[in-house]
Amino acid sequence: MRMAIEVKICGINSPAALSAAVEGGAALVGFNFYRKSPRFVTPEAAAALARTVPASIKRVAVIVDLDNEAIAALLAAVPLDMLQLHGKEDPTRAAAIRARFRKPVMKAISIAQASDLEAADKFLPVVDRLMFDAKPPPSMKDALPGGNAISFDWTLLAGRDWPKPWMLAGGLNPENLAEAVRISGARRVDAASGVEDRPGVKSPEKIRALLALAKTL
Ligand SMILES: O=C(O)c1ccccc1NCC(=O)[C@H](O)[C@H](O)COP(=O)(O)O
Repeated sequence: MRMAIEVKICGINSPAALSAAVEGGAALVGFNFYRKSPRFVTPEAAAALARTVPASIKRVAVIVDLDNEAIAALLAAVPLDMLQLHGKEDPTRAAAIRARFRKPVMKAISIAQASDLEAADKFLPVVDRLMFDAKPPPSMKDALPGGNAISFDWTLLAGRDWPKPWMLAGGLNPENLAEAVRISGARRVDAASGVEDRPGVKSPEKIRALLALAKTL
C-alpha cells in the first residue's frame, strides 16, 4: 500500500489555524520565528499553541540564521520537536545545531534550477530531513527566505529520491497540490501562503481543503 502524503502546515499563528491543521490530519505544524515574516509568532504565543498539539504531530520551529543563544532561548520557551533551518546555514552549522540541541533538523534548500539540488548531498549526512523550496528570482523585491508563494519547476524532482525524508514546498495550495505531487513524486509536502486568505492570515477552510486533498493522493 502507498504511504499517505505527509503534510506540514507552516506559519501557524492562531488557534483556529492550529485546530484545522490538527483535525485535518497534518503530520507537522510550523511556527515561524523569523521576525520579518508576516507569519512570525512570538515564543510566548507559539508556546501556548504548541502545548495543545497532540504528541503524534511534530512541532517545527522555522528559524533563519539564529545563533546558539537565540536557539537555546527559543527551545527553553517553546515545546518543539524539530528545527527547520531556512537561512544560509551551511552543513557545518547545521551539524553543530543538531549536535548541540539534540533535536531533529530539517534543512531548506532553495531551488530554481537542477544544479541547486546538488546542495542536498552536502546536507544529507548532517540533517534528518530536507525541504526543497522555491528560490525567489532576483527580480522579486522584498523576497523572504521562504513563504513567498512561488513554485519551482517540479520536473526537477521527477524520478529523484534521497536517502532521508524530503519535502516539497513553494507555492503549494489546494488547486495545484495534486499536479505538484504527480509531477515531482513528492510524498511529503509543505504549505504556508497557499492556505491563507492574505499573508499571515491562515484560512481554516483552505487548510482543511489541502489536507483532505492530500489524503486522496
Ligand atoms: O513563511 C515564511 O514567511 C517564511 C519566512 C522565512 C523563512 C521561511 C518561511 N517559511 C518556511 C516554510 O516552511 C514555508 O512553508 C515554505 O517556504 C513555503 O512557503 P509558501 O511558498 O508560502 O507555501
